[in-house]
Amino acid sequence: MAFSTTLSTSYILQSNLFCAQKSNQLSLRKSILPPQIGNKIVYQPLKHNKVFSPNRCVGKINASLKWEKGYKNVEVFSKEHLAVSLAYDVAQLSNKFTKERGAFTVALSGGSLIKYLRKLVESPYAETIDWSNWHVFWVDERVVPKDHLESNYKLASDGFLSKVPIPPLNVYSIDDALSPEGAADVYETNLRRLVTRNVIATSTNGLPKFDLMLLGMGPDGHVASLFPGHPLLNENNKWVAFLNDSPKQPLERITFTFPVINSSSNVAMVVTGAGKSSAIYAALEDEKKTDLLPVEKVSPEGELKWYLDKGAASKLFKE
Ligand SMILES: O=C(O)[C@H](O)[C@@H](O)[C@H](O)[C@H](O)COP(=O)(O)O
Repeated sequence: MAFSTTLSTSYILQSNLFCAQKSNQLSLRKSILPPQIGNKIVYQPLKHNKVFSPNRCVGKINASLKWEKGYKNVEVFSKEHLAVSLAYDVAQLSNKFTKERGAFTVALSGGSLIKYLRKLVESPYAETIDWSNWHVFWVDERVVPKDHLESNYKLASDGFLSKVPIPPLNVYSIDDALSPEGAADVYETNLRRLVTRNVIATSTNGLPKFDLMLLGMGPDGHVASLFPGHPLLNENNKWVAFLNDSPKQPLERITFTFPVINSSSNVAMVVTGAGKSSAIYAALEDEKKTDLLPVEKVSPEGELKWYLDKGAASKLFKE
């Protein structure tokens, strides 16, 4: 298990009083038995007791939602603690993969995610992470010039990449001179070259296996540029697809497809804001459905961890 805070056989609730002290976690854990009916595991909202009120959330709740495949690894934070915890976990993964493979491949999304990486550019991570081994990609990108306000590259560059010494050649932005189709083709060709050279690891079915994929989610449940009801949700051949008809501006984009997203070693879903609470509830409940939101199709070979704030998690709480 690569993420550091996976829990075992019970819900574990951690009071906000103790949120910042990782070393104290063990002694402060409190178990709540998971809901079980016979062998069938049913969804039940996260519980909390009077010690912790989500409305006063300034720390975090560690919780694992039990479902048929095991436990969902979910943490609920104040926004500040989300950034602290995300930086800690990313740094752990960076060390692990740098040691194991001599490279750390990270795929970024746009949106508020970049802001939640802010602690990584501060001490102690700024000076202790081996940035020379980082290889940075985009899960999705808007097909606009790299200096355009809508560019995910610009967002990441301004808020993160310009502040750490990742070699420029290890930052794989799209060719913004090309059409969406051309940009997607060239991006996929580059991924294939990097898989061949083992810069990017390979999954058992020959797909690129990113060490860490950092995903955000829109209120409609979209991830990457994979939107509800869009045909690209079912794209199983391409690694990188293009679209000219994004329901959200800008219309022209490229995006990793689900086979690539789901080949990852680690996926961090970073979701904040009450506007996302319904999609989060749908994603974390354990009901059988046929019409899945894009976020519900995120099911990596490796580890999936949810970083939520109290707004995004609000429909999971049960007073
Ligand atoms: O390309 C886009 O339209 C955005 O990048 C989008 O996919 C974003 O990542 C999510 O909507 C989450 O964004 P927030 O975290 O800012 O809500």
